[in-house]
Amino acid sequence: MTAHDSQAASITFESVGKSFTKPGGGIVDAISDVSLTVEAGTITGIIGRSGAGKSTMLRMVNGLERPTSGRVLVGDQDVGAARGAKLRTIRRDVGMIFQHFNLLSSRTVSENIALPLEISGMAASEIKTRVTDLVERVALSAQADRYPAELSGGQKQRVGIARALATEPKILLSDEATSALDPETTQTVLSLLKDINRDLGLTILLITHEMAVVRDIASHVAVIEGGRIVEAGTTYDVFIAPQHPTTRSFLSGVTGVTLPAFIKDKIRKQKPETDSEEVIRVTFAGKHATDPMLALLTRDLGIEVNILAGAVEEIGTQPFGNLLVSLNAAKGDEARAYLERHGLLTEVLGYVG
Ligand SMILES: Nc1ncnc2c1ncn2[C@@H]1O[C@H](COP(=O)(O)OP(=O)(O)OP(=O)(O)O)[C@@H](O)[C@H]1O
Repeated sequence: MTAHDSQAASITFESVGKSFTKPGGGIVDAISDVSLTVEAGTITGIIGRSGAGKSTMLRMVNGLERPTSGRVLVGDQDVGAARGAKLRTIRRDVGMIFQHFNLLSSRTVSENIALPLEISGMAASEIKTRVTDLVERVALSAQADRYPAELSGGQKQRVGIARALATEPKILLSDEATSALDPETTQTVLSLLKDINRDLGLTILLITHEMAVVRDIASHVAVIEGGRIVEAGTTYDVFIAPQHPTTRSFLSGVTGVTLPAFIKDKIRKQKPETDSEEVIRVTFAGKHATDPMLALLTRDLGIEVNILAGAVEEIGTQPFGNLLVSLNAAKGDEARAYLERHGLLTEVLGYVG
């Protein structure tokens, strides 16, 4: 086993349920029958709307909540069954960062980062060396003696990350860590998390309500709704062929392609009797992303294609293109079969008369 491997741990949810008793009585099922494996060393995103159960899932990984049914494992350790010293050991292996940073305002950057090490009883000289390294890793050496109030949001989150890494955890949990940050700062924090995942090899499990965060950082994603996982897979597969309506609705904002207004106003689901144009979403993935397929469609089948909107982006390291086109509806079946034969995905969005 390499040093890289030894840093990571998997997380396994085995048929997990979690219910709470409401203050006035009655039961709320926050999580129902969730099974999910987060592979060691991956960055995995859990995406869902407010109240879907994301925080509850995360809090069961570090033992802040215990499952009502099923098991949550960190590596091969059952978190829900652990007590006392065993639970403390698991918690040292699981760091966490928060939307609102949760820094102590009376402590400097260095002192905030040192806190978990002081609690663990580490010798002062060792703490000093470790904190100096951590401050450097998150590029805050110049701010080491400043207080949280003197820092920007992005800097505060970098302190939060350094503090979470202090005990050299195998897993880093991120609870909406970029939700309070502007887009540019979000990118800086996400790329720091990516570097940490690559350099230290630790597993990152993040919860978010933004698909852009998943696209930019996660290799795997699970979509949660009403306490249940409705879709899970590699980010790439979920982006190119989302199966669940909730996933599609999260994706509609980030795939960058929406119908122009002049079509949106006219498009109908039903195919009209008279001559009409079929509006199709064509998804180009992997090695086909840069093939001139539409030109070939015209050359081979004589079908002309109007491009309405399009974008090519990158998910992980793979190109991913999304194009909205229209073509003669009478030729729709033939055109889509041709494109699918050549490895593209198609979806009929509607018709314009
Ligand atoms: N301690 C608790 N007592 C009672 N109900 C709770 C408790 N914690 C969570 N819930 C309920 O469980 C459900 C899931 O909550 P959870 O916080 O996990 O969702 P979430 O997806 O993280 O939402 P948000 O993004 O708004 O934080 C909600 O209906 C919530 O009200």
